[in-house]
Amino acid sequence: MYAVELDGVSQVYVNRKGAYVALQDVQLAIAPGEFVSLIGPSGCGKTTVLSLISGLLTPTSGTVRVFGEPIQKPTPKVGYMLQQDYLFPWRTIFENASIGLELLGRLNAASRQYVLDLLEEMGLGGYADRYPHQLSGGMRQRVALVRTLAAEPDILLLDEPFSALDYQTKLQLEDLISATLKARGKTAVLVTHDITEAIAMSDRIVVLQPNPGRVLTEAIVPEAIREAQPLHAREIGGFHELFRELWGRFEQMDGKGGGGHGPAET
Ligand SMILES: Nc1ncnc2c1ncn2[C@@H]1O[C@H](COP(=O)(O)OP(=O)(O)OP(=O)(O)O)[C@@H](O)[C@H]1O
Repeated sequence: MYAVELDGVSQVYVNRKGAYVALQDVQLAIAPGEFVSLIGPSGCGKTTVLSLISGLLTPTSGTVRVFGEPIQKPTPKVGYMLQQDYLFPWRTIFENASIGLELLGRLNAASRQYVLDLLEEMGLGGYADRYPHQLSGGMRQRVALVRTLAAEPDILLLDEPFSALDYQTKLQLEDLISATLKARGKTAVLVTHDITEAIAMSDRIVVLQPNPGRVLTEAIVPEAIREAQPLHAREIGGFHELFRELWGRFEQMDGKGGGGHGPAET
């Protein structure tokens, strides 16, 4: 059984200016424990795919399944991590990290301890009683990761979670997230504009093309790269070849007029 399955999925957005086909007949299957990155030019539908998997959006046609079940609304089985950390400034780090459990009515002695353990694991052990403004951007994003992991989702959706961070912090967080998800056998879907990040973190890369959003091609990341920590993966043979291959796909799309946003945005 697949962790995530998009079966003939199309998504049409309708607004005052008419209808825009953001995704057309997308077929995608992700195995449990697999780390898949979605890349492609701006507007090709990457975030729409995540919204569909999360249950925030219902497809215009086709089916989205999570562990075999059609998904109709958000479920704790699927966690979502965004570019912004969205921490509440008036809540402590512990209170921010545990808010999901609180809302689900699952905050008890055991889950509190789990959140404290996760904070410790993310190097935030001494910060539980601090407030978000006392933390750096990278630390805040680690709190967001704890908040997402606290509800013990099986699938993590990561929508450009590193793009607001400085380069060094981004590399460190890539390593931390990769190790954390691998150790727990989580399934992950990462949306990124950074091809090197996609190669360093993923088992498989799916390239989407715009107008309308479709799967253009897929690439399996060589085993040696997959087994390395993202930081070191960049030095392994095959990395640059795969980068060039994927970059070539982007150039091809540019040549065909891809890379633009659809009419819905204007
Ligand atoms: N709610 C909406 N209403 C109308 N059009 C939308 C809506 N959401 C997205 N779109 C359009 O659908 C297309 C796909 O959007 P989406 O955000 O999924 O793309 P993306 O690949 O994630 O883009 P980016 O890389 O710029 O974040 C775009 O043309 C966008 O303008």
